Amino acid sequence: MTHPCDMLVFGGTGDLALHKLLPALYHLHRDRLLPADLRIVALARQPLGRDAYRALAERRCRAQVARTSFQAETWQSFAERIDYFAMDASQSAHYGRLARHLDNAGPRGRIHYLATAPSLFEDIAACLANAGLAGSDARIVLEKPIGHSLASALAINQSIGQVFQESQVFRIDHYLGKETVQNLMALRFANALFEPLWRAGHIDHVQISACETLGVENRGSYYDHAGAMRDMLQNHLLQLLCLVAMEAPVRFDAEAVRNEKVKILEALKPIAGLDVKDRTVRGQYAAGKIGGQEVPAYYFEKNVDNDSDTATKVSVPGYLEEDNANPQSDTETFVALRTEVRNWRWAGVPFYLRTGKRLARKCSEIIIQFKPVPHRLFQDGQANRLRIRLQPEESISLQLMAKSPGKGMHLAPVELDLNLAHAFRQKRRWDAYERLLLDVIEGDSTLFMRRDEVEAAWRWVDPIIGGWHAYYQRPRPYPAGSWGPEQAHSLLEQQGHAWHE
Ligand SMILES: NC(=O)C1=CN([C@@H]2O[C@H](COP(=O)(O)OP(=O)(O)OC[C@H]3O[C@@H](n4cnc5c(N)ncnc54)[C@H](OP(=O)(O)O)[C@@H]3O)[C@@H](O)[C@H]2O)C=CC1
Ligand SMILES: O=C1O[C@H](COP(=O)(O)O)[C@@H](O)[C@H](O)[C@H]1O
Repeated sequence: MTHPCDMLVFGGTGDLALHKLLPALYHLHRDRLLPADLRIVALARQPLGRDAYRALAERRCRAQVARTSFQAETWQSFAERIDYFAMDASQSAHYGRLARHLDNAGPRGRIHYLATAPSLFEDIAACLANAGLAGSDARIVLEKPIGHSLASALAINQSIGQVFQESQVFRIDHYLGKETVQNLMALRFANALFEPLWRAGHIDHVQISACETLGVENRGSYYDHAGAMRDMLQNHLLQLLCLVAMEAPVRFDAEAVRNEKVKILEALKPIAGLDVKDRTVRGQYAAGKIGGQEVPAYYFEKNVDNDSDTATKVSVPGYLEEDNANPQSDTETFVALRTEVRNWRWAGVPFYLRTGKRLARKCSEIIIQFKPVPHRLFQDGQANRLRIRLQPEESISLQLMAKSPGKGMHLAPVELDLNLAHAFRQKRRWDAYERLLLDVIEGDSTLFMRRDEVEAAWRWVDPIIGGWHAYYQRPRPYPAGSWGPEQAHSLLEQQGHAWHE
């Protein structure tokens, strides 16, 4: 940005803004990475004054930021940047007031961060244009999911495209901001070792999992219209799949990287009609007991009695019994599926994707399962496996076979471990939003989704959702704290595989 700049956070009182964006901005401010003149203007309908909003933001940031990182003095200087403006973002009449509120002598760059439901995106873009807030020095950040189907994504992209050039649009997928996800590109494209092996001839199958212990929390009204497919798989999991499967880009820049990702999305084997019965599993969590450490503190305050044992196991309600739930809902909170990338490199290799809420453990990881040795010399032996773990800890490990000490020739698997937190322990691990917000400020869209990528992802996802409507209406119940419906295991067992848990 060439001028002093405002970051307008639409949806400023929402979960995303308070839980992720403000803590990330706080860290960037603390590390002196924000432009000195950057103002943050939170917007929502709730009638709050600036001080009340600052107090709310402080409360939420204190809860979110590590105790050692939160310093009252730093917060004070950060809070100076924060302003709040109450408005209904769907009402064009309110934008004149907003423009007057923002007006400062001289030109200012604007970053419009739409942390709202996607149904507001088109109205907001049009209103910004009418109010003169969408000039060439403006950028717009769109949160995923972009729409809820191909048609709605096309409409959103079209409307946004009428106001902003593609280079001004940042479609965010926070998984791309995670260090290990970028490390996947480093692993593949900065090490000669893997390239000859990274193909159908050597890889048996790939698993990509994003398992959460959290339930729907207070996001029921959004989630019930989205479900796991639109909330996680259409964006985060497909982005991970692209990074595993794509060819090396000719340069590490926005266009080259995104060109390669689109080719993968276009090569995904379609799942449509009755295929959904064989190649997908939908689930919905029922009541159960879940390990405690990933469940947020407020959840314990609300739900846990004084029994010390409940510090590690809590009873949680099923999706249909959550506060304000629709008791008839057939929204899936779990999805697992099998697909293939139909190209020269990957033909015939199954890619298994899985995501769900209220599962046994929080764990996001990619498993590259290599084929066994071509001729078996030893009794015991397992094929090599590369595990790229995004959460809870960031690590990359390669399982190799080694001789177990002592008599005879007995083999045992050993892990060749690259613990990233340990390897770079002098460096603080950035949250994904810190990296991505800084990229927006600096105008680098390499880690953001291009319009055609989002559309290609919906083009593949829509027929699955269509198939569910026709043939697979009710998701299968699974107890909270489990690994999802039994059928998710059969999906792999049919092919002689098993989820890595
Ligand atoms: N929460 C998360 O961790 C993540 C969320 N996302 C995406 O971010 C978006 C927002 O999610 P989240 O923060 O959870 O949602 P919330 O429901 O918590 O927040 C929505 C925000 O939008 C505001 N809002 C709603 N309608 C209007 C309106 N007409 N005018 C102005 N403000 C409005 C609400 O405030 P008010 O009602 O006062 O107007 C509130 O601040 C969603 O698209 C979600 O998919 C993406 C990744 C992670
Ligand atoms: O985008 C989303 O992601 C979170 C999970 O993110 P993670 O970084 O904790 O893996 C998920 O809980 C939420 O439903 C979804 O909207």
